Amino acid sequence: MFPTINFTTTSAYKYLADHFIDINETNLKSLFAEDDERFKKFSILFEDILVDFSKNRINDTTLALLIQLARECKLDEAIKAMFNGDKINQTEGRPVLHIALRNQSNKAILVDGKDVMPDVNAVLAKMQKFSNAIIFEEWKGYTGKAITDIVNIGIGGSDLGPVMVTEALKAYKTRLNMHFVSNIDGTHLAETLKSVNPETTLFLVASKTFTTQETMTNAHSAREWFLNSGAKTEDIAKHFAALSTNAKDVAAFGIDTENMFEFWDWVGGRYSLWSAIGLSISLGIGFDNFKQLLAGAHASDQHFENTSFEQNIPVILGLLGVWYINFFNAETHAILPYDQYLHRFAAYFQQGDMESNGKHVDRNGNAVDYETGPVIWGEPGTNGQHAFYQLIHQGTRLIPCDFIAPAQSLNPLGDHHNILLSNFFAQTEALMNGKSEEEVIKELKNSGKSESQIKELAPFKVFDGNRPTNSILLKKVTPYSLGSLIALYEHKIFVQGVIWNIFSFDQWGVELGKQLAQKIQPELKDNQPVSTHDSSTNGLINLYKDWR
Ligand SMILES: O=P(O)(O)OC[C@H]1O[C@H](O)[C@H](O)[C@@H](O)[C@@H]1O
Repeated sequence: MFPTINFTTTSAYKYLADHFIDINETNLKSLFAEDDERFKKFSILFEDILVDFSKNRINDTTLALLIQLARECKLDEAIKAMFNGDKINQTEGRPVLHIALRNQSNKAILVDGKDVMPDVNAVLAKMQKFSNAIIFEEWKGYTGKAITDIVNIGIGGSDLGPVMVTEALKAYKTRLNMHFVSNIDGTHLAETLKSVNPETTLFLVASKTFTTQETMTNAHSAREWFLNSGAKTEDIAKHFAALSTNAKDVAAFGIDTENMFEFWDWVGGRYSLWSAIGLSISLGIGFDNFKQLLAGAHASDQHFENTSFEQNIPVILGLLGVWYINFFNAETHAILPYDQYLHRFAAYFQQGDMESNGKHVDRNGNAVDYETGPVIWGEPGTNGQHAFYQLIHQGTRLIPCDFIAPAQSLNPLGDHHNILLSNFFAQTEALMNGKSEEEVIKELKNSGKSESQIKELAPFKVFDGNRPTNSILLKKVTPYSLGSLIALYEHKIFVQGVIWNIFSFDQWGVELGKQLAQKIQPELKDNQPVSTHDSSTNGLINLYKDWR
C-alpha cells in the first residue's frame, strides 16, 4: 500500500502557502501580458482533446510546486498501486479496477493472483451477442414481436452513467428507445410504463448489490406490471435481464442467470458504466460504439499511467483543484458543457466526485484538518449563462469552472454552432479580464449618460475578473472522445484523493439515511402517532399520517 502523507506537512505545501500570497495579488490579465507563450505552456493536446489551463491563477512556480506536492504525496506510487490491482479500497478490502474493464491491451491484471481479463472479455462477448440479438431483432418478446424499448432500472452508479452516456451519444442511437427509471417515487416508473408495451419491452435490472431498495422495489413493480398484462412467469426470461455482482439474488428474483451480466466487487458503482452496467449503453448506441467508448477511456488510462506529471491532464486538473480548494478556499467547482448532448455530464460527476472525495477522515482514520472534495455542479451553456453565471462573474465566491465544448456540431444548423462557441470563448475571456471601472465609465459616457448617472451606475457594472477557468475543446463528441473525457475526470478525482490522503472508493456516508429509512418505514404502516423520534421528525411523520 502506498504511504499515507498529510499533504499540509510537506515542504511543497509550505512553499505553496507562501507563494499563494504573491499569486493572490497577481492578476491573470497581467500574467498573460507578461508571457506570450502562456497558452502554449499551459495547455495540453491529447489526441482530439485540448485542455487549456492557462486561464488559471498560476505561474511557472505554482505549477512546479504543485507537481512537487504530488511527488511528495507519492502520487506515482498510488497510480502504480491502482493499475497493479492492489487493494487500495482499503475499508472494503478491494482493488479498484475500472481500468481493467477498458483494458484493450489485454495485459494481465491480477487480483489475488488471478488474471481478471478473461472474465472481463467473456462478459463483453456476452454483451455483444445479446445487444446484437436485440438490436437486429433476432431476440423476440413473448408474443413473437421484436423489442422496441429498453427500461433500465437502477440508481446511483447503476443509472447516472448510462443516462449520461446514452444522452451524450444520442446522435449514435440504435433503433431502440431508451428509458431509465431510478427514483423510488412511483411516478417515475408509472410515467415510464405509460409509454411502453409489455410485449416489446426489455427491462434491465441494474444493481451491483441487487439489494438496493429503490431498484428492487421498482423491479418488482415492473415485473408485476408485466405479469398483469397477460404474460406468464416463464415469459420473464424474454423480458428481464440483470446486471449485477450478486448471482444468488438475481436467481431469487426469478431472472434466468443466462440473462445475467456479471461484474465484480472491484468495480465501484460510480465507476461502473464500463462494466455490464453499460449494457443499456451498448443497446442504446450499439456494441461497436460501446467498444469505442472503452477504447477512448483506455487511451486516457495510458495517458494517466505513463505521462510525466507536467503533461498529465488528470494530474494537472487535480492539482489545480487542490490549489483552489485548499489555498483559495473555493467551495465548489462548476462543470459547464457547451453541448446539449452533455446535459447530464455535471450530474454524473456529482456522484463521481462527491461520493468519492466527500470524506472527513484520512487514510489513518483521523479527522482531516483541511478541506476535501468540492461541491460539483453545472448545467449546459448557454442556459447557465441566463441563470446562475451572474454569481460566477460578480458574486463574492471564487468558483473555478470547466468549460467544455466540441469544435464540430453533430447537428450543424445555420449559425447555431458559431453562436454557441462564441459564447464559450467569450465567457472564459470575460471571467479572466473582467471590466474595470475605467472601461465602465467610458462605456457609460459613450452611451450618453450624465456624470451623476455614471457615478451612480458604475460600481454595479464593474467586473473584477481574475476568475479561473479551464477550457476543454474536443474536436467532436464521439463514443471514443467521450470515453476519454470521462476517464480523464475519473483520474482527476483519484489524484485529489491521493493528495488529500483519503479513501476515494468507499461511500459509507450514504448508509445512515438508508438505515434510518428502514427503521421508519414500518412505523408508517398504521395511523398510530409516533413519539420515538425528536419532536421535528415526530411532527413531520404524524402530519404525514394525518394528511395521507
Ligand atoms: O448498484 P447498486 O448496488 O444498486 O447501488 C446503487 C448505488 O447505491 C448506493 O447509493 C451507493 O452509494 C452508490 O455508489 C451506488 O451506485
